[in-house]
Amino acid sequence: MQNKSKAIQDLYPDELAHCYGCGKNNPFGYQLKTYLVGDETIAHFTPDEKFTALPGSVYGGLVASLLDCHGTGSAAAFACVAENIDLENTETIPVRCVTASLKVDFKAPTPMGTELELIGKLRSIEGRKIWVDMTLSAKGIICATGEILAIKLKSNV
Ligand SMILES: CCCCCCCCCCCCCC(=O)SCCNC(=O)CCNC(=O)[C@H](O)C(C)(C)COP(=O)(O)OP(=O)(O)OC[C@H]1O[C@@H](n2cnc3c(N)ncnc32)[C@H](O)[C@@H]1OP(=O)(O)O
Repeated sequence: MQNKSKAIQDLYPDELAHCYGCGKNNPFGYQLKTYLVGDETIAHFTPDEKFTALPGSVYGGLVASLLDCHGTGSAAAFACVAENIDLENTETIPVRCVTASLKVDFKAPTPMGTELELIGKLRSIEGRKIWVDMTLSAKGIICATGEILAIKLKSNV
């Protein structure tokens, strides 16, 4: 595997790092971590039984929220690449994205207790708008796909 970046969410400034899904400063949340690997992004999460839909499968809200947070993290990573920001040699990034639109297609039941893998690919960047295509897989089977339009905040304050 190619070298991974630092986790994008660990590079958000402290005041923007409280998101329930991915904020490093939210001890109650999932603390999802998105890494840039080559020209893709990757994140992992293993759901436990509190996220049950039917016994043995994960409820769709968790799937959507993982895609949401991996999507904004991926958008920030791709924006940094486009702006020549070196993710390995910085403590914070001046890029923070929020979700304007998220589409999720549920392709197969998402199994409980199995490590889920999220992959993000840049579709396009147009000004502050960043589109990312994603998959969420378990043991190599795609359980959901996602498309996000993330908007780069005008400033981080
Ligand atoms: C959460 C917001 C607070 C921010 C601070 C906390 C940061 C940390 C938060 C951590 C969160 C973690 C992650 C989460 O969970 S984020 C939580 C869920 N997301 C939100 O709550 C975001 C709510 N929405 C907004 O705040 C604003 O609408 C944003 C910031 C998104 C844009 O408003 P802004 O005034 O900045 O820009 P603009 O209105 O000129 O739009 C810009 C361009 O985008 C286009 N466009 C917009 N929407 C759509 C759409 N649905 N489909 C297609 N296109 C859309 C628009 O036409 C325009 O295009 P163009 O005319 O330039 O071509």
